[in-house]
Amino acid sequence: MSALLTVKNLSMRFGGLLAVDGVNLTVEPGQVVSMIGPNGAGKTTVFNCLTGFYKPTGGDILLRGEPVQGLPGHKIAHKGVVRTFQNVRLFKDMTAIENLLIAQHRHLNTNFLAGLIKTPGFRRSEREAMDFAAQWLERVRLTDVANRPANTLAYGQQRRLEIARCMMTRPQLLMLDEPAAGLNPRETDELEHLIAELRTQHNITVLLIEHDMKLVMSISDHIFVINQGRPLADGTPEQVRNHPEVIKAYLGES
Ligand SMILES: Nc1ncnc2c1ncn2[C@@H]1O[C@H](COP(=O)(O)OP(=O)(O)OP(=O)(O)O)[C@@H](O)[C@H]1O
Repeated sequence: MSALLTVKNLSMRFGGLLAVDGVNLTVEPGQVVSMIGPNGAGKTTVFNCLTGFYKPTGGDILLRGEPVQGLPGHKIAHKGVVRTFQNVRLFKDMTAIENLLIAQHRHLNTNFLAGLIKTPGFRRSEREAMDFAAQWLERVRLTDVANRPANTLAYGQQRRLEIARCMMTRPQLLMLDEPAAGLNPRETDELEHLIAELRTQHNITVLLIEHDMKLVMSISDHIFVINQGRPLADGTPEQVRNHPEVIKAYLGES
């Protein structure tokens, strides 16, 4: 079975700072894989390289074996890679359902004339978009707030709406950057269930950056640890938890 994502020897330099230096990652289809490391380790920079926000200084990024390093973000997104950001980025004045409808724009029949005279094909594609959005609102347990503006939702609800919005593009790889940041313990549990459902019921592959170790340890199939831009360790949660270098990096032991 070929990996969904393979990252080899990735590096990213900002002037004199080598923020990412020789990072490797492998993500198999259907896995939940986490990238952890202390603040400033280079995790978000790796995400930015993977999604075409940055052009990496060196290394290879392969999506199902096809090189994608250096491609612009929209091309990588078209290949089925979507992400969330550390800070929530919804259309705040739009309702929850509108946020999901607008995310389907690329999949809709947006022919101007078809829209003007509302052809049967246009109506059908509108109805399908609404059904798909409603399905995902239900899956992330937001049906009851479908018509509320996004900025009036609780923070945990906004996080789940962002994940639903990612699903509108039917991604192969969902990348979540610190999805549990700012969530209370109950919201974090809901997030954990949601990620588990994405994998088991919807066959979604997830690459996660997260500082909440309880979440990371319980949900991940494999964990990559980076420290100061360099790979430090990788393995199962059990292997990583007991790795002396990881303990040292996190606890600052000598
Ligand atoms: N656009 C940029 N220009 C210059 N330096 C940058 C840029 N982006 C990130 N860096 C630097 O690269 C290093 C890695 O930052 P990055 O945000 O990737 O770390 P991180 O592991 O995601 O940290 P955190 O867990 O705190 O979010 C930091 O020293 C940061 O200041």
